[in-house]
Amino acid sequence: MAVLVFGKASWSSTIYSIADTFTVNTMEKDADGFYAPPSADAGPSTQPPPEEPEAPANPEEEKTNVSDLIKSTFEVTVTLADQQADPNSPLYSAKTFEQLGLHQDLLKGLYAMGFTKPSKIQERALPLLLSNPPTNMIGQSQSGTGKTAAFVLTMLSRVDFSKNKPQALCLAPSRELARQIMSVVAAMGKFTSIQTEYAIKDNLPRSASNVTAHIIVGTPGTMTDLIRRKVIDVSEVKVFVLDEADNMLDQDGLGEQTLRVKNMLPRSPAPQIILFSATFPDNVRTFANKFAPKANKIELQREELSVDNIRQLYLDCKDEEHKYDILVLLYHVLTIGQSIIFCQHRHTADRIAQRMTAEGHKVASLHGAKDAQERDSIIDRFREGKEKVLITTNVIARGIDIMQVNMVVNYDLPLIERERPRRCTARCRNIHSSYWTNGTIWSERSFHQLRS
Ligand SMILES: Nc1ncnc2c1ncn2[C@@H]1O[C@H](COP(=O)(O)OP(=O)(O)OP(=O)(O)O)[C@@H](O)[C@H]1O
Repeated sequence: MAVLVFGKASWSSTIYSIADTFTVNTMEKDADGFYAPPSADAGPSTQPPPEEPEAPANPEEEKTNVSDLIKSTFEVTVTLADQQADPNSPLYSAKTFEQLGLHQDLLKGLYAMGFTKPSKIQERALPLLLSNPPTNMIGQSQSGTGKTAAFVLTMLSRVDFSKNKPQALCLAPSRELARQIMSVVAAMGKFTSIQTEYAIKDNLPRSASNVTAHIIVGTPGTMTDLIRRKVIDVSEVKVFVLDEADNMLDQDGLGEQTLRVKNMLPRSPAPQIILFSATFPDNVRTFANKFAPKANKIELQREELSVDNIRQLYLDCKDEEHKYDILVLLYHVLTIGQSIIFCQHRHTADRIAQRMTAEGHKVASLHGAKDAQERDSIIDRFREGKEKVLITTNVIARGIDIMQVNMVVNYDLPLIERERPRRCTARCRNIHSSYWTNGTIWSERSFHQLRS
């Protein structure tokens, strides 16, 4: 078994000294900007855990000094579905929010959020997203580059505030991400009369009959249910957004439910479909092209992880018990602000939480078997810093953005390789202190996965 730790140089010596106690293997950077083990032989595989894993979730990064926005040096590639390919057209790119012709109230919201100019992806995406007639969009750029802000601004811009009917729907893979997106809608729309509603489990009473909110953010199962029961009238829906779109369209995951929602939306005029994700694997890309036909395609080239700040290490573990001991040892020897420990299975998350709590650590576990209110309260308490350690499964592996997290431990490696770096980087991008740690703990089976 192996334990992998990522850490900022300032404390990496600490990790190395922990490592001296066990067996530490430093790693070299691989083609994707991650550290990979130096030697080819990693030993025999261990058996995968026996129970079903939680839903899969997903990588990347670098950060600016002021905002959490990831600084991009690469160019944006745009494949245009129409005549907007002309660089002389005002639709080509927008260097300022004013150039986009946004309503004053939205500009006020943006400024209040501290946004002074569009990010790289926003520069090219927003003119296309806001142009008329509306055109579908398939956008890909790494985590933290401003995709959420781009689609939220589009939803807000397209709402007719004189109509109290749903006009924009947004789907996300988890209630936690839906709530996070809604917080952006609320902040950006603060100076407008926007009304919003969630389509997440247990949010609306069963007796609710007619949602009049303009923007509805939710998860696909609940959204389907509410539309079917006509609680949500979709006749005026003009924008349909999928965040973490690869996850939302994956046929082995949420794809079927997402398609159900789309099939209930008006055919004519069809809503503008906006798909954003940090990754689009080939199998999903084909479906995405069908799902959002004739879309403008926009891609911010993938950059390497900000390896200057991240040291990745792993520690060999003899067995599960040893792995747990090392985990606990990390908390004894490191000063950690907040951290997230990712496990593949709910029972592992609960078991570690129980053990760590019994040993005096302040931890909480969050996974899909908890009820809705409990999940909300756990993530809220963690965001507020009331809990220091969140032990979780893939339910929050995507898109969740928590400022104070400075260590991510992958206790088990995600089954889907592309998910691993997302876990490590998306969550840690907001660290403003000089102390930045990511940690991963996994088995030798995972070690082989990491190297491949
Ligand atoms: N134009 C901007 N100026 C300053 N900050 C921005 C701008 N756009 C977005 N941000 C901030 O940058 C951070 C990342 O933005 P956002 O969450 O939209 O990225 P993302 O690409 O959607 O990430 P993920 O893929 O993880 O969801 C957020 O804290 C957001 O408030």
